[in-house]
Amino acid sequence: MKLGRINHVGVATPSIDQSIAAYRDLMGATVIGVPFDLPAQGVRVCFVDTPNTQIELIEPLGADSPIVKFLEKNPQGGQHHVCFEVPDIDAARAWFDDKGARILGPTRTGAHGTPIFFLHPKDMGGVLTEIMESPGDEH
Ligand SMILES: CC[C@@H](C(=O)O)C(=O)SCCNC(=O)CCNC(=O)[C@H](O)C(C)(C)COP(=O)(O)OP(=O)(O)OC[C@H]1O[C@@H](n2cnc3c(N)ncnc32)[C@H](O)[C@@H]1OP(=O)(O)O
Ligand SMILES: [Co+2]
Repeated sequence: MKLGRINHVGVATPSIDQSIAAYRDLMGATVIGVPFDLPAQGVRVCFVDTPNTQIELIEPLGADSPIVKFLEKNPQGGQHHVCFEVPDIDAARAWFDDKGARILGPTRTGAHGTPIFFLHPKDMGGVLTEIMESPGDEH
């Protein structure tokens, strides 16, 4: 498997609007997307661009959201996951499977429109890790 660049850092928040204000007014971010709902993933999302990566703000969408428990433990929100790009999602999945890493659920379509899956934080030193096929044809 070829590990690629960090695509984004996922940050869970109880209020995407408040987080947008903080990234804009405190951090000086100038390129901030428009929030949108991703019902299939149970989150509302907004991307904040930085020169070398993105912050992915995620707010729970519904009681079944996968970030509800995280926010119960971290009511202010916090760093939730790190996402690495790979050239070929199926090859990456086979690689992690072969290594015995716990893959959380099926491969699905992520916020960038490419396939993603997650690795259990307990198999990655406590970091919930998202693996995402690179946008564009980089196979
Ligand atoms: C925007 C769409 C998409 C994209 O395109 O980028 C996304 O990023 S969606 C992001 C949200 N989706 C997900 O997180 C899906 C994968 N997550 C899961 O399957 C679960 O959330 C989980 C990671 C298995 C956690 O399960 P959960 O039921 O929520 O909590 P538990 O209390 O059972 O957690 C077990 C264990 O793991 C620790 N934990 C939980 N979340 C994290 C985290 N984000 N980072 C590090 N550690 C985490 C939790 O503390 C528990 O540990 P112990 O207390 O020691 O047992
Ligand atoms: Co993500």
